[in-house]
Amino acid sequence: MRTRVKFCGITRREDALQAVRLGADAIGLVFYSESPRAVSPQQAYQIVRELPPFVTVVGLFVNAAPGYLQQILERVPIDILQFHGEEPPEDCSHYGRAYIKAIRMAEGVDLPGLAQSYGSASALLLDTYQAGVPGGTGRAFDWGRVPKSLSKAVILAGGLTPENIAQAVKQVRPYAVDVSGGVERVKGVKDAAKMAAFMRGVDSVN
Ligand SMILES: O=C(O)c1ccccc1N[C@@H]1O[C@H](COP(=O)(O)O)[C@@H](O)[C@H]1O
Repeated sequence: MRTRVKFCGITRREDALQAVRLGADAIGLVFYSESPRAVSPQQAYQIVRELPPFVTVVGLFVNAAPGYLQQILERVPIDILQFHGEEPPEDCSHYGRAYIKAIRMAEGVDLPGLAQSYGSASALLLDTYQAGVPGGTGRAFDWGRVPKSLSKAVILAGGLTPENIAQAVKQVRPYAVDVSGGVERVKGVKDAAKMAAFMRGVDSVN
């Protein structure tokens, strides 16, 4: 099966359109005010309005208040929620939407147990652990720690770049990969050449 690609941290409509032209499966919008990639609901709407079909729009949240998250859902056409904080399973499924749960790969993390606990998740997104940082670290973790089989689809994230993506896909064989910092020119602004090189890296393994 082909490895799906999500470009996350999109803050400009032209970057979303470039992702689509390159054949990305999903784009991610960050609704977390402390991120340099955060977008407002208005900005998010402008980015995704009239995107062609069959491109999944993912909304990323970190311990968001339910009222705030609900407001976003009313204003922005989001297909899947991505929870990057300490949200328990019942909070993730509260919205009646498909969701991805991000797991930070701290020492001793119990992936089979988490796959059970987050049984209602569409996938687990595995990201690098860095104390005090919920995600978007730009750092990779040891891919050898990803189990060969898990009861949930795996989305590999954390420090992926055009340079390491082929090796990552070869080694982990994830359902999908998710990249933000590795394809940026500056924080929040994607680099079209890096995005294209990233896609080529994935395709070289598929
Ligand atoms: O991108 C952010 O600023 C961010 C903030 C808070 C939580 C998650 C965030 N990003 C997500 O982290 C992973 C890995 O990002 P990177 O490729 O290492 O930069 C990815 O899912 C981002 O969308």
